[in-house]
Amino acid sequence: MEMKTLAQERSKAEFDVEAMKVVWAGGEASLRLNQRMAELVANDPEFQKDSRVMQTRSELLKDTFRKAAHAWELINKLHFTEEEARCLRKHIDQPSYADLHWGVFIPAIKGQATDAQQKKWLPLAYSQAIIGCYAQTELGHGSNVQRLETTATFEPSTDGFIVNTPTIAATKWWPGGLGKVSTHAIVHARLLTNGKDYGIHAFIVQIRSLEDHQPLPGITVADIGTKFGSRAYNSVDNGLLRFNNVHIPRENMLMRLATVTKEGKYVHSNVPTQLAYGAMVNVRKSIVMDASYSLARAVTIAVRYSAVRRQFGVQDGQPEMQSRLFPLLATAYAYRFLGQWMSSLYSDTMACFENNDFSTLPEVHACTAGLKSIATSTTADGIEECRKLCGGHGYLTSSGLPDLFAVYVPSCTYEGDNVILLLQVARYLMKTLKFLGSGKEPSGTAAYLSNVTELVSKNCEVAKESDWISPKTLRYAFEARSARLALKCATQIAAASTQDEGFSEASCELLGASRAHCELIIVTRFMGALEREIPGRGVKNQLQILCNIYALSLVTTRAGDFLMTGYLSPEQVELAKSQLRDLFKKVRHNAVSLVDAFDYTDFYLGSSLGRYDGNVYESLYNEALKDPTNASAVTEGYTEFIRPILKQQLGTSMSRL
Ligand SMILES: CCCCCCCCCCCCCCCC(=O)SCCNC(=O)CCNC(=O)[C@H](O)C(C)(C)COP(=O)(O)OP(=O)(O)OC[C@H]1O[C@@H](n2cnc3c(N)ncnc32)[C@H](O)[C@@H]1OP(=O)(O)O
Repeated sequence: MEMKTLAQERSKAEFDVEAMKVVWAGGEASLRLNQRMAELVANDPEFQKDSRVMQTRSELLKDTFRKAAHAWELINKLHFTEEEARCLRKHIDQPSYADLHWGVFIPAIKGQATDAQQKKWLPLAYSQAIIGCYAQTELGHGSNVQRLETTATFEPSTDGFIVNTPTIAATKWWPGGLGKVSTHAIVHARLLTNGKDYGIHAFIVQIRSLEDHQPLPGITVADIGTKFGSRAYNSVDNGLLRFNNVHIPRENMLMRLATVTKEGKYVHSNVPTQLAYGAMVNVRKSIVMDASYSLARAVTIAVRYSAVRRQFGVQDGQPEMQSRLFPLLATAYAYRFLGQWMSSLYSDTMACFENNDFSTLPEVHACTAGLKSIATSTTADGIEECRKLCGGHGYLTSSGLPDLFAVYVPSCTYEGDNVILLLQVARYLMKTLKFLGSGKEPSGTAAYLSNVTELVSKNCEVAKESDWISPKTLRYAFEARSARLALKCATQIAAASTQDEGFSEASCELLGASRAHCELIIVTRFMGALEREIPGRGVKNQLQILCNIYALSLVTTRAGDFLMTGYLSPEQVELAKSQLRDLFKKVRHNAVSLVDAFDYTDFYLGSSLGRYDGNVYESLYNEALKDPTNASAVTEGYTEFIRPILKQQLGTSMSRL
């Protein structure tokens, strides 16, 4: 029954699913690569995931190390490119130290080491003759990088630095890959030379022996313990690290931004100091690029299950698909296009850096910080919403949703707490407004602010429902909301006694303005992606529907912003709502095919509810029976703890109370 339902839903699709798969994957080659890796992982017994359910933390870690080693063997044997290797790791679907080695350690060396240093360290890192992590965060300071306490004091007599952990709060805490695996760490420490503190700089420190993996003298290193969820990020060895006056050679300071000479003189290079934060820009970019995958995974499960469940019986032959799903489906698509754009923005910026042009750094920082914040918060909430949309069954591990949530949710706090990051966007917006008219015109994603005078004075002209589905109308509405909120904050800050005080007092409003700015970017990137030719029957049309759903669901959920800034009237919000209802009707019978286009295999999804064939109930039933507690009909502990109660043989009985 259930299986027939999904097939029926698929037959209603008004677009070419295969062509949509290509769009989602970002091209034919990416699609094939994904499919190749998905198949390779699913067919390799070494990558099976079933046993994870009952593993202890130590077993899970060992299982992860085994998989990472097996993956590395394959990567070498099959001569995989970096892209192929990254895709393979994604499909293994078990976070590991390798993500940090390849995703953070190596990019940080590339971004912050001089050419000579890169020549030394990169071959070692690429061959995994050393394994590295990024040790920035401390027990007492994560968000405030400038307040980190670890010190690196230059010692001219040994031509090196003495790295030290002065307090308990200065213990490095959280770095993934540090606890059990890394041999080297990029350590962020205060550079002290000639009695002066030059602030936070990066150093490569060897922490474990390359012979027997023992911590080197003066190093204390360990895992920080079990984290949220039963598996999730517990497969990563997040660690703690302390230094007791550890000596490192002077050349181990990453010297692209600044050097210390043999004599202990501190010399700035010609690159901006903000580039010290470059590794974070890179990781945030990757996080934005990945958000759509996790949301799409949850949405696939919820849509397929909604299509097969028949709780209240069939109504008009329609599945019980709740409208709440459609904005989430649209958001997954929106984030995919956002990710594709983010990737090209980042590549363009890197190309500029190669030519010593750092002018785009502030914008790329604001974009990566703000979009990381919005995309991860929305995705984490979206996964939880999908769980609820699956009713009680979503709470079962076999639904795949609890684990997906547990592994995703730390992204709201790692790589920059989401609130702190939005405040960085706010700084950028306030600065942009401040310099308006000074000849420094805003560009890129902030270009609309040069039109602020009109945006704050001209109200929306929507008069009927269908007026809402014009890209121009939608774009202008989001620009007006963002510009009005930002200007209000700027006015509030200008009235305060000091700028810092004003900024702090307006923090709540600033968060709203930053959110509005980021959502404008997402809406316009989605629209921008649809300006080109998109091949495939009905594909563009479906994407246009999704784009309108994404934008209009934001107009209605953020109606407060639009109404309070005076841009929209309550009637116009009502028109948006009814237009949205029409769009939901259009997407409903395409929803199953739209999630099929994400092209997730059953192996990767790992969900009884999200199975491609819709055989949900049998799968849930079989998964329950596989649980080790069901190995025998009479449970362990019966004789000691249950039988004595039933037989009235326990020392205390109700009659004696
Ligand atoms: C298949 C698998 C693939 C996997 C592939 C990916 C890996 C997937 C695994 C991920 C796993 C997670 C990995 C987690 C790893 C951690 O969690 S690492 C630790 C993360 N920690 C953080 O993010 C710390 C957050 N804090 C900060 O970034 C800074 O402290 C703050 C909040 C920006 C404040 O900085 P500040 O210097 O004290 O103050 P502020 O005046 O705001 O900034 C100074 C200037 O720098 C600028 N600035 C600040 N930040 C930046 C920046 N990043 N860039 C450029 N400029 C910046 C500001 O705009 C400002 O500029 P001006 O206005 O002066 O021109």
